This record gives sequence, structure tokens and C-alpha cells, in this order.
Amino acid sequence: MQAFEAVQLYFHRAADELGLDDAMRTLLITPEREVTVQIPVRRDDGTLETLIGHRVQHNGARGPMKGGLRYHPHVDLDEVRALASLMTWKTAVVNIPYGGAKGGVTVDARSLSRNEREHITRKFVDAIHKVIGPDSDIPAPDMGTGHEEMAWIMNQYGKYHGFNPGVVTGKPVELYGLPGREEATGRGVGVLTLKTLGRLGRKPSQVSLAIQGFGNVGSHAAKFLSEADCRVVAISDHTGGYYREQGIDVMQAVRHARNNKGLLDGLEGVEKIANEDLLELPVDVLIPAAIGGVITEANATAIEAPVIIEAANAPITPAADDILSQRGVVILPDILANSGGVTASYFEWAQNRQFYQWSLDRVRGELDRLLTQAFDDVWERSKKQGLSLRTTAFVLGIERVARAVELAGVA
Ligand SMILES: NC(=O)C1=CN([C@@H]2O[C@H](COP(=O)(O)OP(=O)(O)OC[C@H]3O[C@@H](n4cnc5c(N)ncnc54)[C@H](O)[C@@H]3O)[C@@H](O)[C@H]2O)C=CC1
Ligand SMILES: O=C(O)CCC(=O)C(=O)O
Repeated sequence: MQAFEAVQLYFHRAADELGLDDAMRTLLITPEREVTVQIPVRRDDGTLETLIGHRVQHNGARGPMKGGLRYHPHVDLDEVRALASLMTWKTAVVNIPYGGAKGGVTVDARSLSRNEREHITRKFVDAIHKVIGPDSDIPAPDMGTGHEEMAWIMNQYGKYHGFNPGVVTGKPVELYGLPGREEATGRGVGVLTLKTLGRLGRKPSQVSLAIQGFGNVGSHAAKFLSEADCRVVAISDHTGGYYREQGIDVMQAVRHARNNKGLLDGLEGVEKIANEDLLELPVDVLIPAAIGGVITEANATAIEAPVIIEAANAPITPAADDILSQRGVVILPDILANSGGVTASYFEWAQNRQFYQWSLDRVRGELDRLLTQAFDDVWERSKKQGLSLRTTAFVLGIERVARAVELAGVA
């Protein structure tokens, strides 16, 4: 099943609960605009390469469209469309005044020099600057991009439209960024993991965790949860998994990765395992925080964790989701679990519009407050209506977007 088809499946399950008619379903699921562009780039060795980039603006009923920019070799239009639609429901679940969008360039970010990344980013902005903007569509980091790319986006956009830092979020703190945006997705994953454990009557000190992916999201989630007294027994990156039953020293791993181009290979005091095996460890909580589609029909029955927190977008296929749900596995869905990133982006954007900067404490406090509210809304409604957390999160998101469409009118 293609990625967008999978999101549509979840969408229709929730739309059935809401009794939405076919016309409204078609309106809500169809992207408003899709832009595919050529990005010609000269590599450092002089060769010319033509890359493809996409920006999908899924729905803007609740506000400017918002979503990250991914540099990854698997990026294609279907994936970007799926991720853009997830953003629409995510911003609605956490109730921030945005719609949903996503962008991507089909390229292995790790194969690029800094100069090449800058070149590609600026060329991409050259191609899409007319359709993005602080009131229309606001990019942010996703896999393979970070604060450097966001600074280049701001700068390149400014060459066409004048200085306006609110065109992009996830910028360096020294350049109109937000203290706390970089950690926000992982911190949010941590906060929501603790909320989930609390509802299940589990104490953090009794809990073991495995986290796949040690980039922005995975490393900050690991840090937050180990500081909260959870035992992080496995972490990984694309080079493999790293296991220690007594618990990994997460800060040592963070320092190691920082000095090793973001990679964990060579980390001492741990056993090397395969990424696939990490997913099947007998842990209390599994946190996929890397690519999508890692838990499928093929490995769902082998997953032992009774709780899965979807830090990555779409890490579980619908067939696997059904198998796990039937087994009673508690799954906190991506559109809630990783919503801390876009929520902090909202704070950054709001402050850019005021040329004002909050303190880190205030950012964390507001972030925790909004995420807690969204979590409680989803958890309580799920129990009341007897629906999975995923279907409930979709119901809540779709309901808010549909209401905005009805109130604003479409004709
Ligand atoms: N950065 C953000 O603010 C947000 C990110 N997300 C999602 O979180 C996930 C991770 O994003 P980031 O941490 O930003 O990306 P990143 O690029 O900072 O890190 C990705 C990590 O995943 C690892 N990885 C890549 N391919 C892998 C594979 N095949 N198997 C195992 N590990 C692999 C990489 O080595 C790296 O450790 C993505 O699904 C993204 O869409 C969701 C919300 C916001
Ligand atoms: O911070 C943002 O605006 C978007 C983050 C994102 O791409 C996501 O939540 O998947």
C-alpha cells in the first residue's frame, strides 16, 4: 500500500465515525496544491545533477499550511502527499492555527557537502518561493534537514520578498529561531510517553525503552526519557542498533554522535544489533523515530513491546496497525506523538511576527501545556467512544478541519 493510500484508510475510518458525506471527504482528502520542481545542482566535483523536489499543500482551512522539508533518497510525490495530509490532522489535533503541508527533495543528505546542501536548498527556494510565505505555507526541518537549511530558506526567500523570518521555522536561535525548537519534537515524544505510562499506571523507573533513530527526534526523546528515569536499553541509526540491558548512557551517546558526524558506530560499552532486531526487543516501550513503514505485516507479530510511541511519521503500516491493535498494543499515533515539533514551530512563527523571543522555560511550559491538553482530549475521547487512539486523533483533527471549512464556506 502506498503512503497516501494508508493515510486515506485512517481518514475514512474516522470519517465513518463522524458520518461525513462523500463530498466533504473528497474535499478534505484532496491536496489543495502540489508543486514538483527541477533542482539543477553542480556538485563540488563539477558534475551537474538534476534533482527533483516537491511541496504539497494539503489543506489551509485552519490557517497557513505548515510542515517540514525532507531530504531523503526515498522521497517521492506520494510520500510527500501523505506526510502533508498528516500535517493537516496533526495541527488540528494539537489545535494550533495551521493547515498542513510537506516538502521533500529526493537526495541522500549524507552524500552532500555543506556547500551542496546550501546550493540545493537555495535552488529549491528559487523554484517554490512564489507558493510559500508566512501567511501561506511555512516550511520547517524534517529528516535530513536542520537549522542550517532553514536559515538558507529565510535568506533566499528574503531576496525575492524582503526580510521576513516568519517564512520558515526551525531556524538557528541566533537568527530568529526559538530556544527549544530543536529539542521540541523529541521532548514532546518524551512528555507524551510519560503521559501514556501514567495512564497505564507505570512508573518511569520501571520502564525499559528501545528507540530507533538517533537524529533530532530520537536523540532528544532518549535524553528526556533517560533524565525522567526510564532505562533506554537500545538506540540506533542507519548504521545499526546498539544495545545494553542495564541501560545506555544517553549523554555519552549524544556526545559520541556529535563528534562522529551524527553517527553511533564506535559507541563503547554496547552490543551491536540489527535495526530490525531492535524493533523486536522485549521492552516496555518501543519508539520508532526514523523512517516510515518499519513495522509491517511481516514483523508485527514479533513486536514484543506493549506500548509503541510513533515519534516518526507513519512508522507502522495499516496492516501492522491492525495486527498490533488486535493484540492490545497501545499505539500513540504520529499525529499526536510527534506534534511537539510543529507546536514549537508555531511559537517561533508567532514570535517572529512580533520580533520577540520567549525564554526556554516559557517555551517548554507552553509546549507541555498544549501537548497535555491534546493528549487528554484524545485519551478521554478514545475511552468514551471505544476507539483506538489513532482513530480518535483522526476524528478530532478531521472534525476541527471540517468545521473550519463549513464556517468559512467553500463556494
Ligand atoms: N525534525 C522534526 O522536528 C520532526 C520529525 N518528525 C519525524 O521524525 C522522524 C525522524 O526525523 P529527524 O529526527 O528530524 O531526522 P534526522 O535526519 O535528524 O535523523 C534521522 C535518524 O534516523 C536514522 N535512520 C535513517 N534511516 C534509517 C533506517 N533505515 N533505519 C534506522 N535508522 C535510520 C538516521 O541515521 C538518523 O539517526 C521522521 O519520520 C520525521 O518525519 C516528526 C515531527 C517533527
Ligand atoms: O515544525 C513544523 O512545522 C513541521 C514538523 C513536521 O514536519 C512534522 O511534524 O512532521
